[in-house]
Amino acid sequence: MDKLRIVGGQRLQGAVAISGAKNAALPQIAASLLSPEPLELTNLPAVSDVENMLGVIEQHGARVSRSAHAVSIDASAAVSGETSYDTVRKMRATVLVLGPLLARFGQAQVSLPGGCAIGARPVDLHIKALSLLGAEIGIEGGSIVASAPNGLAGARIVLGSPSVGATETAMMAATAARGETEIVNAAREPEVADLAACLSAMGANIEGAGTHRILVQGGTSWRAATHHTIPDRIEAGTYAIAAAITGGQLELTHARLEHMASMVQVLEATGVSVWPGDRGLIVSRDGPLRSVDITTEPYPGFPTDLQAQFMALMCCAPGASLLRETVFENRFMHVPELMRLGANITLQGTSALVRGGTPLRGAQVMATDLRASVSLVLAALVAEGESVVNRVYHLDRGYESLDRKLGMCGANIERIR
Ligand SMILES: CC(=O)N[C@H]1[C@@H](OP(=O)(O)OP(=O)(O)OC[C@H]2O[C@@H](n3ccc(=O)[nH]c3=O)[C@H](O)[C@@H]2O)O[C@H](CO)[C@@H](O)[C@@H]1O
Ligand SMILES: C=C(OP(=O)(O)O)C(=O)O
Repeated sequence: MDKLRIVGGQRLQGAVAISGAKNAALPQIAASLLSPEPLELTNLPAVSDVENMLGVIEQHGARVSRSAHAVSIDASAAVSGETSYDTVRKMRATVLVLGPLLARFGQAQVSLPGGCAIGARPVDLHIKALSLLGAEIGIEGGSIVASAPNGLAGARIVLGSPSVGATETAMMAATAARGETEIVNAAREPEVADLAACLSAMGANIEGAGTHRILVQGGTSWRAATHHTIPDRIEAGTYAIAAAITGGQLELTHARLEHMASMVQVLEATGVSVWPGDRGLIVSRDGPLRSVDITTEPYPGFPTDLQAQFMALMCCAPGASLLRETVFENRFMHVPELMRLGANITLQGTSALVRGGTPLRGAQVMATDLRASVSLVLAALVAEGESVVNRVYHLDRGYESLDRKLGMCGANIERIR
């Protein structure tokens, strides 16, 4: 299993090319199963989650031609079949094939994803959305089994909470249903809007994606399409924090300010400067860090996918900061590992109180999920001496060439194979 060895203390300086967004790419790959016409996706990140998702659609009979950061998908000969436990277990986002398979083939069977290191993560809202569209749907032998022999029919779907995945499931299925679907209390994340842009390029008729209310006219006539995936706002936020934590300056090429408003506002409150450049965003800190409280929220609020990284930053800010996690019930697995590096953090239910400003010291650490792992890398960048971050496969799920990108900006980081 690969590890990262990091010697802290280097101020980062240079440019980092922000890759395409993992969380936009995954539903777009799933969406390719809706259409018999070819779909070309460009600006895909080279991360293992994307490779796994391509493997899933290949298992369903899609033909995939890969080139650097792009794929051509031909799902004309795709079949429904069963998406196995082994596949879903590795990556929860696999559940996103349920809607497209059901909508196109009138039946689908996908193993229940179950919980993971950050929470229980039920899929009841995905199931509810599909049953409102007319599917017969239930759980049999650990799998979601869905059928709609006469096709799906447009409906009004009110989501109890604005789930990103359930909004994407509902939107994809609705493109192939008869008539109009209204999704109320929809997630507003840029990745939802980018999925709508991809589906629209494929021939779908969707309005309102990126707002609370999405309207989908079904009965799509599919056509060949090309779609360029948006840049990864979470990767960009992570490198912004890398600049901030090391007191450096990074140019985040391709990063889009309009997707990052809440995190930029919070970073500015900590004493970090962020401004648009010709090629993206520039992030810099040369004064002291200030402690700031945050609460994670659905977009446009502060993203849960940056909470762990922000916690690493607050470990270095003198004073106390309170981090409230409201999206996932168990997303603090990085806390004991940050404490191994010398951080002073007290967990209080769904909040973490960080008392920052005391120096971190290098240690062996291990993480249980993607963002927890990268928070340890960030802390190690400023810890005195050497740290070793174990279980790098978590990082490889969602960060393209993290060690290379950080190394090019001056970090002392090495992958041990
Ligand atoms: C591949 C992908 O895009 N992953 C992102 C997506 O995950 P994902 O789509 O799984 O996140 P959701 O927005 O669905 O989940 C938000 C909350 O709703 C709950 N919930 C969700 C669905 C459901 O049927 N029932 C239910 O109770 C979840 O357990 C969680 O507590 O959005 C999350 C919230 O921004 C991010 O952290 C993930 O990185
Ligand atoms: C939680 C994440 O991903 P997933 O929903 O695929 O587990 C993430 O990207 O931080």
